[in-house]
Amino acid sequence: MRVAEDDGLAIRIRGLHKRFGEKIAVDGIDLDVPSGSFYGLVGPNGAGKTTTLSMATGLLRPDAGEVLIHGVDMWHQPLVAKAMVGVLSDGVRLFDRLTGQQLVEYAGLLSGMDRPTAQQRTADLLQLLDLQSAGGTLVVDFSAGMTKKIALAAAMVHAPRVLVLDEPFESVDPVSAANIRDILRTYVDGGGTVVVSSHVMDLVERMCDHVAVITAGRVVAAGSVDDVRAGSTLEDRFVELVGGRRVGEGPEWLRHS
Ligand SMILES: Nc1ncnc2c1ncn2[C@@H]1O[C@H](COP(=O)(O)OP(=O)(O)OP(=O)(O)O)[C@@H](O)[C@H]1O
Repeated sequence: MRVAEDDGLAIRIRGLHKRFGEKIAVDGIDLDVPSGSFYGLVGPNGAGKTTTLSMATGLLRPDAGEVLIHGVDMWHQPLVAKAMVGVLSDGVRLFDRLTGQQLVEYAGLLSGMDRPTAQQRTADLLQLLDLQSAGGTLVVDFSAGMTKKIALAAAMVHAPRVLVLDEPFESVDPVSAANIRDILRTYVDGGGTVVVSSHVMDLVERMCDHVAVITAGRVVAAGSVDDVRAGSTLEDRFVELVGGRRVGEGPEWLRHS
């Protein structure tokens, strides 16, 4: 068991490793997420973002390394640590034969709250995310963007201290995305911590105060957004750090003129 002194960190990751067969997905990641920060995790496809976040939130067991949530070890006291975290994960299936309303209420009940509280919070979240009219629809019949929103509601219903959101804006329309940004900003202003992974640099630059750039399972830059972008745009800095831009015309058969 490990309960550290409050070091001002919502998430403290040290020496995280994960291998899938021959593939090293996460290769010794250290990360400090300050309490009350809006933290962006960026990296190219296959960089190890989802694997890192899955290990940080107790969904995937690391081969090595340590994750502390507000000082509580995720892998030694998972119930205590998980109670502090709300997770929107990429690719984990929801109980999609429930209606949207049932799904969120069920998430509330699972976290230990009484039914009237779960019902009230579900109604509040459905309204906040503009999902009231879809509350009675089975989640399996939701669009991709609606599914993201209902999963976000399920992640927030127990009012966690830390929200970890893997690609929360993927498939979400611009108005809903702006609403979600507002909700997350209010949550951070109220003392919560948000970690989001995203491929949209512009969004991360505008929304987040801290950012880490991950490539090939390692952190290549981390800190305040201003420090990481170092006077340039986050997108330019990202390309510089990660590389991989192809300059050329592509194969001849793709050219029509
Ligand atoms: N369950 C698994 N089995 C085998 N390989 C895996 C598994 N999960 C992830 N990987 C591999 O680990 C690497 C990191 O994957 P991960 O999904 O963490 O990247 P990512 O940064 O989230 O990528 P993306 O931006 O494309 O979602 C990739 O090479 C991926 O193919």
